[in-house]
Amino acid sequence: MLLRETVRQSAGPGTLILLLSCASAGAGLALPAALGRSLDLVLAGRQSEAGPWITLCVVLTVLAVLIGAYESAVTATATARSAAWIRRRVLGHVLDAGTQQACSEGELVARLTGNAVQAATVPVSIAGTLAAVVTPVGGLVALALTDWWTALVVLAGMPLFALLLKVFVRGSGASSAGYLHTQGEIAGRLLEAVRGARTIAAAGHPERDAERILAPLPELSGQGHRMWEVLGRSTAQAAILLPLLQLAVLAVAGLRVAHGDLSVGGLLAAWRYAALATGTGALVGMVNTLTRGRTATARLQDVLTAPSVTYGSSELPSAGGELTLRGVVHGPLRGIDLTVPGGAVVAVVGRSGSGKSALAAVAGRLADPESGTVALDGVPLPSLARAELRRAVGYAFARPVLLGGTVGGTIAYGAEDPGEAAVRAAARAACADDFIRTMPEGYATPCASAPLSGGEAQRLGLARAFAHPGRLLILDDATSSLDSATELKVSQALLHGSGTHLIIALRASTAARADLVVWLEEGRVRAVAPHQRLCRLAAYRAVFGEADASC
Ligand SMILES: Nc1ncnc2c1ncn2[C@@H]1O[C@H](COP(=O)(O)OP(=O)(O)OP(=O)(O)O)[C@@H](O)[C@H]1O
Repeated sequence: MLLRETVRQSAGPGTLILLLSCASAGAGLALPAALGRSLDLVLAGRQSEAGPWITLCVVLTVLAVLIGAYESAVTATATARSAAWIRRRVLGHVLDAGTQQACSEGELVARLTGNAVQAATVPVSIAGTLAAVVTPVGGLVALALTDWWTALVVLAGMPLFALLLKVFVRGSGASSAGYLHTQGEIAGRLLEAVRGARTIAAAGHPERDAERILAPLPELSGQGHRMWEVLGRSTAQAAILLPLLQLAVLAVAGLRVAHGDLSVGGLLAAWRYAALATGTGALVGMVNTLTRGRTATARLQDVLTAPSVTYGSSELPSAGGELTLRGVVHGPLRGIDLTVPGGAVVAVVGRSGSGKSALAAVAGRLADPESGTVALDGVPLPSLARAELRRAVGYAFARPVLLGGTVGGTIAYGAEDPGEAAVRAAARAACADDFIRTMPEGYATPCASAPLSGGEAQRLGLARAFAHPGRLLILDDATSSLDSATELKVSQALLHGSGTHLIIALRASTAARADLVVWLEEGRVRAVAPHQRLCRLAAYRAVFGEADASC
């Protein structure tokens, strides 16, 4: 459980905060007694004896201020560290889970940013809540020691206060959960809109999209108002109940003074202790923070429910590249049996939606099939060690994401750094070297200042795959944005490369250059044969459309 882990990892600072809060509460509790004693001595004309007590009052006040300041610093540091720890923990899981996440990307961003900060307050607010109980309880005990009749008055009002607190916790929990949920929904819509900015601009109605993104805003506002209502109502109720209790204590203490059972200093102390015993504002504040922190933690816990990918420790035999799929069912794939011979260039073709990308994903373990097995050189992919798997299988995609900081870093991005010479050779093979060298800083150009065309980005993605040669290279529609001449050059470089190539092909020309073609239809393998042989079939030619003349 994330809640328990968070509290455990912050146990040190939490304990320190608890001790500091208790010390501060102790100083606050000692002050009324010292004040009462000073007053009694002054009223009795024993000024010299009153001196040390007055000094004690000053020391206690200064101590409480210093401890409070130190506690604030420790609290801020502990919360920041806790937030960093939570983010690392949840982000680690998100990256381990890969493509199967528990919520949308926008929700993930909202949870890892705002929710993580709120969840990070849990350890310090637990310490704070415990400490916030110390002052009222201590005040009550001190009140009983000063005059137990006055303590009885406070005790009589406590059940009502406990009821107020219970109602507050329930209301605050429900409204903050609703608030965070709606906030996540808006974040999701916003992220989607940022990604689709070009489509929105082309559609020409940004106002309508702004309205759509902000549509949950009234709901968010409603939840926010409900949160403030709950807090306001509880504060107002406490503001009526608690001063009434203090007044009642003062009245009883006054009667006790009149009967000679309590000194004037005792009355002053009883009044101050009644204020401390009923001073539960800090407690309500802490309970509020704790409730919101727990709600945020529950949302992060949800993220952790996405199953993370586990790896074995097996290694591959020394050579090969044979890929086998047996009875693979995954999304659109409905029982794929396929053997891709080691060293072969195999094109996967099929109509849109036939399951080509799904096949590419399970072939290199970007996803685990719902059933069936995928093995490389006879070793099931899940039993391979992570490093072994990623060394053996390379990928290039239709829309590569440029990670790695610079253009050169993007090509080098992978489990192992291939070195500068290999990066440049890979860029040449992917027909990327020429346009990279025209950039202001060449290979050192930051990706953020290198606006790339779709084809240029694809060539960087291909170069990245070439720079990390393994025994299986999977190209998922990775050349679709290249012009035919560039695609031909890249294909020739591919043919000269070693290992098995699984190429999702949309063009007949790509299929024609492959040793074998796997023809998918509605999630099943319809045929496995060389392109020229399949070209005799009208249904196969129809996959590429009449205009494609490579058949
Ligand atoms: N794991 C999955 N679970 C459920 N559905 C899936 C899964 N993976 C893909 N699909 C769905 O299966 C269909 C085919 O997906 P896929 O991307 O594999 O087709 P494709 O042949 O590559 O299509 P295209 O050529 O248009 O890219 C799509 O509707 C997709 O949403």
